[in-house]
Formats: sequence, C-alpha cells, structure tokens
Amino acid sequence: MSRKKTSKSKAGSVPAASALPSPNGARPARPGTARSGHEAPPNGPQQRGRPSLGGGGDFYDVAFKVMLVGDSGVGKTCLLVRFKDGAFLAGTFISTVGIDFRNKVLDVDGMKVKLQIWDTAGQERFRSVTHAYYRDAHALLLLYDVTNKASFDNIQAWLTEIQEYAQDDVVLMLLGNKVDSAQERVVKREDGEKLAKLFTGVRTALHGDQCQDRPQRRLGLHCHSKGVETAYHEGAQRTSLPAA
Ligand SMILES: Nc1nc2c(ncn2[C@@H]2O[C@H](COP(=O)(O)OP(=O)(O)OP(=O)(O)O)[C@@H](O)[C@H]2O)c(=O)[nH]1
Ligand SMILES: [Mg+2]
Repeated sequence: MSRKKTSKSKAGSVPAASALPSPNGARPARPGTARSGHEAPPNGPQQRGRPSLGGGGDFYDVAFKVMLVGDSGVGKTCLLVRFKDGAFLAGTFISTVGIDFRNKVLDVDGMKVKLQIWDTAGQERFRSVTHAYYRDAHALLLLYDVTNKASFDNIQAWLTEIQEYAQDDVVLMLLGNKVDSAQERVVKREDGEKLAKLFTGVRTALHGDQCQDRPQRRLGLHCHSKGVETAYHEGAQRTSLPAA
C-alpha cells in the first residue's frame, strides 16, 4: 500500500469560475477501482509499524474525494465545519460562493483515510462551476433541509445532474438535515426513506445518532462498505454530532 503525504494546503476555495484550478488536479487516489486517466489505486496490504505521523497527521493510506451538494441553505457548509472542526456555524447565514474544500484524515480500522471534502454553492448561478467537479468525486452527499419542502422536492433535479456529470459508480448518500428543528419540520422521515428507496443505485447511509460511535460513519463510508443501500440518513449540525 502506498503512503502519501498531503499537500501543505488543508483547505481552499474557488470563488469564481474564471479562477478555477483543474477540478481533477488535486484528485486523490481511489482504492479498488481503475478509471482511465485516474491515479492508480493504493490497495496493497495494510502496513504495520507506520512511522509517527507527527502533529499534522500528514500521511495517509487511501484518499477519497467527497462532494456536498444540495439547495442553498440546507446546511452543507455547516455539516463540513461540524465534521472538520466539531463546531456549529451559528449566526448569519453566509452563502458559499463557488466551491471550497477541506481535508481531513481519519483513522479507520487502523488505516489513515484522507477525505478531501468539497463544499459546493447551492445557488443556481454557481451550478456550472460545480459541474466540473462531479467527475472525480468518489462520494456525493446530497442534502436537503427537513424544514424546507422545496429543498426536498429539488432532490430529483439534483439526481438528474448527478446522473449527467458524476461517475456511474459514485457513492451517493441522501441526508435530511436540521432534524433538531422538530417544530418546523415539514418533510417526514418516511418520505426521506421512500425517496431513498425509489432510486435504484442511490445508496444512502445512516448518520448522526446511529453512527456516533465512529467518526467516519458520519460520512457513511463505513456504512456503505457494509453494503447499506437504502437506509435513510438524518443529521443536525446544531446539536447532535460530537467533535471528531
Ligand atoms: N437548526 C439547524 N440549522 C442549521 C443546521 N445546519 C445548518 N443550519 C443553518 O442553516 C443555514 C444555512 O447553512 P449553510 O451550511 O451555510 O448552508 P449551505 O447549504 O452551505 O448553503 P449554500 O452555501 O448557499 O449552498 C445557516 O443559518 C445555519 O446556521 C442544522 O442542522 N440545524
Ligand atoms: Mg455553503
């Protein structure tokens, strides 16, 4: 298994289409698959006695590119900040401009797994910017807001985009966010589950309280690898997730 060192940059943003770097320039290696033009998979046996990672956690065994997509305001940026830093972004809503990413290295069953998580802008005017990034994504987290029916109704349109721009074998998870706002909830859990089941090949994973024992489960990677195909996922960035 190869061991990689991450670039110095842990986060970045792409504010305007004219200033876009190549979407696949920073694509991490994907284990177990080989797509033309993609980096070879580092899928050898797990190595023991790995040297100390030092304070920065810079080394990793495998890496995945994950994208957060969904309507503006559903909580993509909050999910990422919660996952990366363990904090909830309260206060004024600042809509993402263009696209942004954060890196996080997790310890999963003794392996260092690097996630490069891309936070996309939900606003329509940035759609053409984000299209370019779908192709290299290993996993897509498709969010809606359980207090906003329109964001749920738009999931179908997001799926159409995903079918057009993402790889066929991309791991897809459907996340109903803001379940802490129970009073304002308008999309029922059963509706989320039904939608997840409706789409063959749309793979969803349990999240939040079902997965708190293992940080990586919050992104569904563990659940997915267990073959969970149609489970429904709910989350609340304000309250439920402990710091990773
Ligand atoms: N109650 C509650 N509010 C949340 C939750 N997650 C996000 N919010 C709030 O929802 C608003 C939008 O959150 P963002 O994460 O910025 O939304 P976004 O999906 O990144 O929006 P765009 O960048 O425009 O695509 C903010 O005011 C957050 O504080 C949650 O789990 N519960
Ligand atoms: Mg955002």
